Amino acid sequence: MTPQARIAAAIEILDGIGGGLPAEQALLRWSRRSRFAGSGDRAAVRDLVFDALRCRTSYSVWGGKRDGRGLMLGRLRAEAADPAQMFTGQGHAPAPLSEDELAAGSPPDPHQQMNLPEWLHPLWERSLADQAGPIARAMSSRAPIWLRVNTAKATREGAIASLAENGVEAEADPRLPTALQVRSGGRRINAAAAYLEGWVELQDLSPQLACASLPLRDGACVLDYCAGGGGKALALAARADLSIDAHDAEPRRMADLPARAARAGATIRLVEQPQGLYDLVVADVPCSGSGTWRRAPDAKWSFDSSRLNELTQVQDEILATAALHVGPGGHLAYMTCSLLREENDDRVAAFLAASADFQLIDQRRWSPMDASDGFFLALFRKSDE
Ligand SMILES: C[S@@+](CC[C@H](N)C(=O)[O-])C[C@H]1O[C@@H](n2cnc3c(N)ncnc32)[C@H](O)[C@@H]1O
Repeated sequence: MTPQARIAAAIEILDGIGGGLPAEQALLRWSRRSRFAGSGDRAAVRDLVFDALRCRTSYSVWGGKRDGRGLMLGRLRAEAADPAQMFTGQGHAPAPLSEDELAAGSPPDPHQQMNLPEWLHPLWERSLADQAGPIARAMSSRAPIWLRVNTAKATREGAIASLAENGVEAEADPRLPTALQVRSGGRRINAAAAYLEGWVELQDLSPQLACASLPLRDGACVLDYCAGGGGKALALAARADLSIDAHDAEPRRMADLPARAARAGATIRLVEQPQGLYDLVVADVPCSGSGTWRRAPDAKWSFDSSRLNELTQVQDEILATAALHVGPGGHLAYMTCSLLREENDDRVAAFLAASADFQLIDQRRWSPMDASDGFFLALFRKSDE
């Protein structure tokens, strides 16, 4: 496909999303009826669509309207490219720009460059204060890919060399001995020997830093209370010789965990109803995902305040229930991939107000300014009696 045809495809897909289709579904529908498109074309069209969703406000201001044409026009203007070269009407290119389109559009102001839904601005600013603008702008670009070296199976140098043999260039990061940032070849990771052999796992730097900071000793009993695909349980399993139980209110979400654990050489037991007490309980709760919206940008636009209220209630309930499984002197780790105070500090305060036997011993937040995705950890210790 020509660059012009890719833009025309992105316009069509963005109009589908604007009409209410989830982004992945709109991409899939286009893919199915575009057999002519090669893998490079599909990847390029996907990048255009995701980029436009991340920057929806600023591109629509540049382009003068919010539909697919406006967004693609805005993207070209934002990059100081000449839109007339793309909107040619020739072959599969989008139709030439109208007089109105040529006249409309202006540079976005700093508020618009944050690319957030309007209702969310006050919450974002309350949460991030003077970092609100820089973090929002940093999250308007594509997220980097991070890998976690499974030190139970490989060294960092061994993993880097093996990935390189399969065309994945990854670089060690000084902030954490397990963290590798992928510089090129990201689309080859799933077929790379280092991945298939369980030497590396896909995991963003911020949750890696959170998991690395948790108190663990050999022989400890750990419960991953909201295990899902098991990212946190696997990161902990690589750190010490642990007895790990994984639980999820929707057990089907743990379907991939046995295969991932086998690949990593870890033993993780799936439990429907956790029994007894643990040294560490991890509650990686459902959240807005606001710290990861650059990876799933349509979630940013479909999120609303009623969903936020639902989530904060669920978060309080999970914290209260997960706390029942913490033994005397044990720890409870509350995690979200959100940057919103409503889901982080406010939930910590609510939990502490209702739980006299727990003390907050650590609280951290990561963002693209100091790590990668937005991520939050609060670590509580239960009293000894
Ligand atoms: C953020 S995801 C977990 C991601 C996972 N820990 C990982 O690292 O891949 C949150 C999980 O919490 C689960 N969940 C929702 N409500 C729950 C509840 N009341 N009790 C336990 N798990 C719950 C969801 O099914 C979902 O899998």
